[in-house]
Amino acid sequence: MTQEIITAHNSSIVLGGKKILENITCSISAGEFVGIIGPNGAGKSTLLLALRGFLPLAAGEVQLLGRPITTLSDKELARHIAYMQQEVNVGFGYTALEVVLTGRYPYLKWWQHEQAEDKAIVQQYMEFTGVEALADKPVHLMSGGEKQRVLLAKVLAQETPLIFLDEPTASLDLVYQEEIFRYCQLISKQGKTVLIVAHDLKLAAKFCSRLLLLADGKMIADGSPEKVITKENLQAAYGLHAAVFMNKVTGNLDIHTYAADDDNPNKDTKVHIICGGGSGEKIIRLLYERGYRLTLGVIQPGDADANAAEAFHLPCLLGQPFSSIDELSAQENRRKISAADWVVLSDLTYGEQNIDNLQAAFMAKKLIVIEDTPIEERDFLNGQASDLYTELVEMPQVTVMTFPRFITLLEKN
Ligand SMILES: Nc1ncnc2c1ncn2[C@@H]1O[C@H](COP(=O)(O)OP(=O)(O)OP(=O)(O)O)[C@@H](O)[C@H]1O
Repeated sequence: MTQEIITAHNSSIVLGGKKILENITCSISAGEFVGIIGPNGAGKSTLLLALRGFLPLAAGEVQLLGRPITTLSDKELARHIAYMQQEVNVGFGYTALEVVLTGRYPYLKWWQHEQAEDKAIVQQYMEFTGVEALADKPVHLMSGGEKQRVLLAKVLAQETPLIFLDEPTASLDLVYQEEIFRYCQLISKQGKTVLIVAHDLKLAAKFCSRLLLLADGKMIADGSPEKVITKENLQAAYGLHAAVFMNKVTGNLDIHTYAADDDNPNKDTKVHIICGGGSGEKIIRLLYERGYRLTLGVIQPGDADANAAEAFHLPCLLGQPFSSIDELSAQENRRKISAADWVVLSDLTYGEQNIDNLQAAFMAKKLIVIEDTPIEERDFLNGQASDLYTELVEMPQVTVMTFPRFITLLEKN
């Protein structure tokens, strides 16, 4: 059974007469790597401070290993929780080594100096964070990133079962940012509990085992990264328009953000996109971001356009791999085309497998044909596709345009 190590029950914090955290309840077990995410001013740092016992609660209780945190002495707390604040002012003239050595103080008696073992531990963490060469340099002369790595070494040298990090990667370059998340993941797998305040959602989703999403002092979501980082939660917390999807290349959660009209004037306009072979990706993205109600088809499974449809969670008619469009999909495609307010036919290449898409396009009430490449270069049916296409584009309901022209048209509307 996992051991509950730290819990907050209906906890509220009031600062300067204002409620900063409201009814926060969470229970964190040993070995979890928890990312605290949310927009600026959401209350992330305040939550970390509250869980460390640094702030008085207006309501509720925080417990460490079943004991009210207010009943533990400072030294006891320091042996359980190492805490790296967001902004730290290190005294003038202190060297990196001196600062990191203070991480060992919770283990020393008042008459003791650091032992050889303490120095070895300090050395180990200074090497890990890449500051061993800066050991004798005063911290006030360091860059923001160097200082942050010294402070991180200090926190790690405390060797506590819980580690709280408030934006430890804020001034760090890409390599150290990822290194720190990777390291925290490793030590959490070895049983330590790590809480990290983070702004980089992709890094947090990649490495944390659990995320707490705060907004306006309230807990919006708590759970696995897949459960917490959703289109709806990002909208609720950040007021952000985003598509959240599993990136098939990296295997990680990915977030595509875009600007959009909150009122979404296009939400009732149904558009069906006939595409395939990657010819539809940019059309799908463009129309998705503008809030149209999209359907797609018929596309081969595994096709780039099918992946785009999956990423944006769009209904997509899939045919059979390496086969002509089957009867059922063909009928369903026609139904979707007839139901759509307008249809877009992408700059498709035609062969036996998808020629039915071109035939189905005749059913559209209003059809926009995207043509960036002449049909003759996209016809792998010895002229059959070209003949059909020429007949189609002469129909009164059809408008032919290049993709750049299509963008201009959408921007005007
Ligand atoms: N001592 C204080 N007195 C009054 N208000 C405070 C105090 N400390 C923080 N606040 C307010 O509490 C809110 C939450 O602050 P907090 O630092 O916890 O947010 P955060 O989510 O960590 O933000 P950021 O991402 O910008 O670091 C903010 O509106 C902040 O101004």
